[in-house]
Amino acid sequence: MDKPYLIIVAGGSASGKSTVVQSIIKNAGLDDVLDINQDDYYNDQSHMTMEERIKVNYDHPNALDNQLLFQHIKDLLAGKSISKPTYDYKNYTRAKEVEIVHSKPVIIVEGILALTDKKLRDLADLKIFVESDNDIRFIRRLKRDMVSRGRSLESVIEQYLSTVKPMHYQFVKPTKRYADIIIPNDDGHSVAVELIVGMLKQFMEKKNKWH
Ligand SMILES: Nc1ncnc2c1ncn2[C@@H]1O[C@H](COP(=O)(O)OP(=O)(O)O)[C@@H](O)[C@H]1O
Ligand SMILES: Nc1ccn([C@@H]2O[C@H](COP(=O)(O)O)[C@@H](O)[C@H]2O)c(=O)n1
Repeated sequence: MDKPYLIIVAGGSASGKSTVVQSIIKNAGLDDVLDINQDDYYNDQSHMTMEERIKVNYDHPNALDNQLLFQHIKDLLAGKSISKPTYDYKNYTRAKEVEIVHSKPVIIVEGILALTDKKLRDLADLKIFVESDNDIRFIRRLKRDMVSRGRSLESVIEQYLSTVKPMHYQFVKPTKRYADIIIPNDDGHSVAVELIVGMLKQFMEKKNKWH
């Protein structure tokens, strides 16, 4: 197998990373895309009490097992399969299940801090930063966290002000400078997605010609 094409997608919480990635996959019409969410690589905290877990700063790079993510991406790029951890937001720790994931010709890694680690960044063929206005991100996050991540209104507000917002300025936003493409996503993102899909199709066509 040729080396897979690696895309890294970073951007603030609820900027629309997953939405943009799903849009790329759907519009490219490719089955051969693997989507890895950096959130699955949050540290295992099963040894901690719930009270301790809630206090953790999840927007700091140390909250993630970046070593494991890097190793897994290297393995996938070498055509190997991995045992990927999965994450349980409601319990603030890794879930018990691991997922056996096989390499694919296109691999996408998405996460707020996906462009932080230089070693991982250097493996990428294309680096994308999704950007949305802070107020819009906060509203999207509030709705999402209450509906899908089992959070209360008060906890989302408290976490946003104490860690999410300051860490965004300290660690997330500065990685925008590493991006090849910045996608504004306050409203739509269709033109940017079309461009990226065009690049992916070219890559897949070249790959098919070689075989
Ligand atoms: N362009 C958009 N317009 C309206 N809602 C959006 C848009 N992009 C994302 N959203 C919504 O915002 C929320 C967070 O988006 P998501 O893609 O999960 O963000 P991220 O992966 O960056 O955390 C989701 O409910 C999603 O449907
Ligand atoms: N136990 C956890 C783990 C992470 N978070 C938050 O998730 C955000 C990253 O995910 P996005 O889909 O929003 O990119 C990050 O900002 C963490 O604060 C959490 O709340 N609880």
